[in-house]
Amino acid sequence: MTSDLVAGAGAHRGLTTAEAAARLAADGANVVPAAPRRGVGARLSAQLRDPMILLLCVAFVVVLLLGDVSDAVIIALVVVLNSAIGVIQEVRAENAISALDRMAAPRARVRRDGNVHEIAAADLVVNDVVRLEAGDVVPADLVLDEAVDLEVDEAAMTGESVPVPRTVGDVAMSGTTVTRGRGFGVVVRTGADSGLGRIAALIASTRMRPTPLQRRLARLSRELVAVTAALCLVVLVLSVLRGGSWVDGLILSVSLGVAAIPESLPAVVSVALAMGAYRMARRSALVRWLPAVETLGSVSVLASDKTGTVTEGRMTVERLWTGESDDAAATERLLRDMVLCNDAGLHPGSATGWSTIGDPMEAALLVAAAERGVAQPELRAHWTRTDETPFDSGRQYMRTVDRGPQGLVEVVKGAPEVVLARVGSGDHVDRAHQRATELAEQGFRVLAVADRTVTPGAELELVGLVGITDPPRADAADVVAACREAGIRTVLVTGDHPATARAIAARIGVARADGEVVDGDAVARGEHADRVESIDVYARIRPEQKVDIVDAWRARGHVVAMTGDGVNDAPALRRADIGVAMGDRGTEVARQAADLVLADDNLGTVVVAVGEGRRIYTNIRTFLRYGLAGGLAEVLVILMAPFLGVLVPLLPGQILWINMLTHGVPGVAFGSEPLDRRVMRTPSPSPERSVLGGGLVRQILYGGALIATVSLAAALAAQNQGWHVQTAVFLTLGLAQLGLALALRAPRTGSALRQRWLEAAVGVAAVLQGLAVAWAPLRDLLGTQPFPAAGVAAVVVLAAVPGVATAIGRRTTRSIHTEEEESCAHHPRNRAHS
Ligand SMILES: Nc1ncnc2c1ncn2[C@@H]1O[C@H](COP(=O)(O)OP(=O)(O)OP(=O)(O)O)[C@@H](O)[C@H]1O
Repeated sequence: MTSDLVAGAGAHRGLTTAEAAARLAADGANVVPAAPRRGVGARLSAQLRDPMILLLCVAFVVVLLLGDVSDAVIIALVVVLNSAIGVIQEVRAENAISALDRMAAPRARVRRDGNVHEIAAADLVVNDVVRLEAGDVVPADLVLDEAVDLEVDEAAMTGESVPVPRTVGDVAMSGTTVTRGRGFGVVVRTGADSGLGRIAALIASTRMRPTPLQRRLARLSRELVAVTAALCLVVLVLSVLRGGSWVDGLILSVSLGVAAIPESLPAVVSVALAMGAYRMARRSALVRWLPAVETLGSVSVLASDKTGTVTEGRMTVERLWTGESDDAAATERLLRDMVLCNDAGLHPGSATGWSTIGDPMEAALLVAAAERGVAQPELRAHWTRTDETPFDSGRQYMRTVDRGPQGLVEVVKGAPEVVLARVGSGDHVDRAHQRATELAEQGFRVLAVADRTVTPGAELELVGLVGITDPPRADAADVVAACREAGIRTVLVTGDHPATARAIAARIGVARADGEVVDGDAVARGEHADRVESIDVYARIRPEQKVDIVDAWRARGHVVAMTGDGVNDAPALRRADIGVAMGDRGTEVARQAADLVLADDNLGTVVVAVGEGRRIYTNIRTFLRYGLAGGLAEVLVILMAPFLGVLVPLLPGQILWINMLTHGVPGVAFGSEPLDRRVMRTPSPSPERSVLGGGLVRQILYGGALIATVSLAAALAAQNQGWHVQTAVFLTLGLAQLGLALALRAPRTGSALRQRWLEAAVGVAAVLQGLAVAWAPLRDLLGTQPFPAAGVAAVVVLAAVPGVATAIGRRTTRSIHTEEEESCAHHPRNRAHS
């Protein structure tokens, strides 16, 4: 049986499961219709509008008109391959994201068969009776049937962000949020007919907007196109000056341009982000907003709430205090008040004695009272609630008025400072203050309870204190330690008493010996802003103040992740760089305001997600290092070779072939490289910083110069030995880039085949590169010539040099972020860790 208080006493008893199923089959699911997906044709034409591909199409037409069929075939191959990779990657990315959407689907509490159950909001049907609580997003259009102090924020519908009271008979529109109170409503419209359905067009497709990193990379691509265009012009002029034809020069410079630019970059980035989000989801971290994937790696501060996040949220009443004398009547009164001023539900049944529904702390009060002989079901049979002020983190107390055998009784329970301030003064109250502090210092969460009989002139009297334990989670200390190792500072932000908060913070390793504890009043005076780095614990914080705490850290250049679960936490979750909500325990509002939802309610999952963020960021940078070094090498070879007496070191078709092999498949494989453990030692630089920062430019120049040098050395050797020079350069340039790809691999931890994408891609590309010289039809197409065995050996040795040199260089540096570590050490946000 569920108590009426929980199940609601409204006129509607709700549907039966069978009725709901029949209606669902007839009316369809309560979901907002999704925008139709783009067809393959539309996707292809979007790919073909890419400036680089357009340039290639122009080149294709030019060479075809000139009768250069073999180059035309290669250009066509490049276009087809690039577009196909682009379309496939886009579809994969979209699939990953819609899988995420399904996992993050909203839920609703509905009364069916007489009991309240939690179901997917999509399964709601007309006439269902839905229970609303502060923090819920209204899941369908409802007509209210019961409303206690209910307020709804309609900002999502009207843009007006002032909560409005709603009473019985009013409509609560789908998509609006409950900011206060509780109630029941009967569903009148679902899906496309509901309020949310009508504005669906507004919110559709917000997900696939480019992320900041994508936008920055797009800018980088444009800059590269400009630089390359200038270089192409130089090559064109040089080749004409040397007596070549305009047409040959044009084809050469266009091919060079295509080669110098990593066209697969957009595909690598979107796949890395979307697959990263998908991979995180499989490990219980749901990313609700794609840019969060790239910001996650840079998180440097984790502001965690306490109850249920670093503690188990499994509460037990262990201390009851009613004064110095242990008076049975006083205890009985305290127990009665704990049950009356309570919204949780208790029913006998489970093997352990009682099963409960509702807020864990209130449930703990019910269990404690029942164990001492005051069971809710019996008490409720004699008492009826006539008025109430629901609990609210801002007020920090709850008040009820009930009519029963002892008349009309008002009970107030809440934070001791708040309740004791309302009961006047005296010895008893002084002792209560003292006792409350002692209990808090021992790590108890303390509640004070006061009551009065509602008669004229009767004042509230202190009844007693309740000490509740909520043990730290077994892995909380490990999570804090893992964060510290990854360069992330953890601080505790809680609504609880400073002494309780400090005791828990000390147990899980958040509080340092010299760390400070500040309370909400100090934050209100702005005292935290100047010494934010020295504060470990923020206690008695009202949810609105979490925004100020986030701002203070961000003003210092930190990237802040903040956890939250309540309705009032939404602004702070939005303000933090990464808002983190708990999938199970959090309110729907918090979940929807968050960037990251932890499906397993486990704070440790944040560390997993941070690792994934860093992996993605590292992979994108590694791809840039690889792709840009290769492009640079090609440009250098074309520009420098004439000075060594080799006028045309590569034919246009050969450049395009190398480009296709090196950038295409191995390039995309870089996106799924595993995590290099070394990046878990320090946060990735803020996403605001250039992706090419931290020494990457130097590494690209070095790699490009090395590959160009060995390719030119191969040209000289071939000239000496009488081998075909273009074939020697072609083989060396291609193989050297593939060698570099292998050298830039992340260290493998296992031998799983799934981890071998990059090696497989490099292997296939190397075989194709060999075939381009060994197989006559390809030779005809590309203008290469058979190559002697000695030549092949020499080329392989030369081509191995850049890869081997890079691998040795990487092994001898402490970390792949060495340069970043050095430059970041001076950054204010990293001083905290050093
Ligand atoms: N249901 C309740 N009824 C009365 N008082 C409550 C209730 N829940 C909490 N309190 C009091 O209000 C204080 C603040 O609670 P709040 O829920 O804002 O934060 P918290 O859950 O203690 O911490 P955290 O922010 O880490 O989750 C508590 O310390 C307690 O004294």
